[in-house]
Amino acid sequence: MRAQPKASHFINGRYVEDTAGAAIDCVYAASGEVIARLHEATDAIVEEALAAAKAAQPAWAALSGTERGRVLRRAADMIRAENRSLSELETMDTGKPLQETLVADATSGADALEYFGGLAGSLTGEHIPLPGGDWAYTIREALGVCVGIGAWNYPTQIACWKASPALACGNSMVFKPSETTPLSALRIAEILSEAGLPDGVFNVVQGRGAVGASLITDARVAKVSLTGSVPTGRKVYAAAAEGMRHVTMELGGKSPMVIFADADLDKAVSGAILGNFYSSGQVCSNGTRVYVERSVREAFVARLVERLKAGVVMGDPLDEAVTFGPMVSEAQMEIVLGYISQGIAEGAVVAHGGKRADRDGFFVEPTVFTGVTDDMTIAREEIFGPVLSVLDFDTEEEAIARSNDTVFGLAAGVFTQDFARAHRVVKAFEAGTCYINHYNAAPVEMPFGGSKLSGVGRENSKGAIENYSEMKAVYVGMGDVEAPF
Ligand SMILES: NC(=O)c1ccc[n+]([C@@H]2O[C@H](COP(=O)([O-])OP(=O)(O)OC[C@H]3O[C@@H](n4cnc5c(N)ncnc54)[C@H](O)[C@@H]3O)[C@@H](O)[C@H]2O)c1
Ligand SMILES: O=CCc1c[nH]cn1
Repeated sequence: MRAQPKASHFINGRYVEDTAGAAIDCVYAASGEVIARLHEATDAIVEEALAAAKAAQPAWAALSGTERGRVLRRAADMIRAENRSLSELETMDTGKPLQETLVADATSGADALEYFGGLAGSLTGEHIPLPGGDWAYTIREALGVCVGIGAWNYPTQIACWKASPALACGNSMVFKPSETTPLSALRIAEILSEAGLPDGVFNVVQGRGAVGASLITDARVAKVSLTGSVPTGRKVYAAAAEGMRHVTMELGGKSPMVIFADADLDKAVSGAILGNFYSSGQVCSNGTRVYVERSVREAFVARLVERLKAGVVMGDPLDEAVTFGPMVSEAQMEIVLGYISQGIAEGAVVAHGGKRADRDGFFVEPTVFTGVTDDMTIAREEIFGPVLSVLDFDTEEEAIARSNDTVFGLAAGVFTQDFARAHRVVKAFEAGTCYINHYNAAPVEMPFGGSKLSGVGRENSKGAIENYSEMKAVYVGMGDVEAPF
């Protein structure tokens, strides 16, 4: 199988190569086969991308919002028309089942382009009346050159979630995908270009952390948006702060899901599956600490295990009958297996799965632990794999306090038929993205992001516009100018 792109980088409206950059092998996670070889951006490539973005941005910002939005909406239509081939590419890039990528990746990217394309024409400042006939107005201005840096779990979605609000506001972008999944962002750049995006407005460069670091500190860069882990977020935020750059940080989590005894148990099991095993558990907002009210814990675990036994079909993720794919890489598989061993060593009980699957590729069985306590490593650290921990609780106050006892604050969910309780519980959650009787949906209309160590700023929704533009305020004096002397 081959998925070799035309070249490693996309700059100024065309593919660009520089083989002097270190090799990046793209590995199909279901087989271990190398399907493409790309090269890290050299200093010359980074310079070319930043220069292109800097040169292209003023003319792009000078278009009307309606004109910018038209390009984004055309790109959204093209992505939808090409959904199957983009989904196959995403599956090859990540190992996620085609059944999943067909509905959740390119389509989510298209949603973002369509939504922010639609908003672009409505972005304005405001008129502010002041005493004595004076007045003020505000001008919403683009920030300039933005840098986007992506994680490997949703490469297409991440590229589009960052590009769409940035470009709608009149910014340009240099995007660096994760070195583990370098392929899909290139095709998104090409589609944007074919949709009429002026050359240089959206550029893609490949590379590992050092390339990302070199982008952030460049004087031409006004904003950095990272999707990644908390340790990387700390470094990127600190580097951006040196130049007082704007940031959006979409980082990791260890989110709770609270299931009360009165919940519809089948819905709660579905929520737990969506919140732990979709994308083989490689979703930032996963609700991996599943607090179940003691009286229904056994019934919940029994139904969950039954659903996993009946529904998990492992195999080649390009086969649409497959529902469960491999970890993105051998390294990630080893990290997840390490956490499973640690869970067992610390006394948790494997109710389902618990080991590497007996097949080629980087597959880990969907794993359910019971008997988990809050102090265990598997209940405290982000695993980023298909490992669900069941914890018992007795009271609402206890469930809330234990849910919040974490440094993370990305997401949280509650399952109950008592809506007064549901709203009370989400009000008390220390998390940026909350769910009632659902889990992990991420529609573009809803803000997405974390509090505490899980991040800064929000993606999606009208709110993202605030993260990609700034207000210039203008005071207009209409009468005498009174001065003290
Ligand atoms: N909150 C969200 O929306 C969200 C979404 C997806 C993934 N994530 C998080 O991402 C993590 C998994 O992804 P990952 O392993 O790719 O994360 P990572 O932090 O290892 O890497 C993320 C990106 O940062 C780059 N990078 C690494 N060091 C850098 C540096 N010093 N300067 C600039 N860039 C640097 C990497 O090359 C990569 O492109 C998990 O923690 C997950 O929760 C968060
Ligand atoms: O990985 C995090 C982003 C996300 C959550 N649900 C869908 N995408």
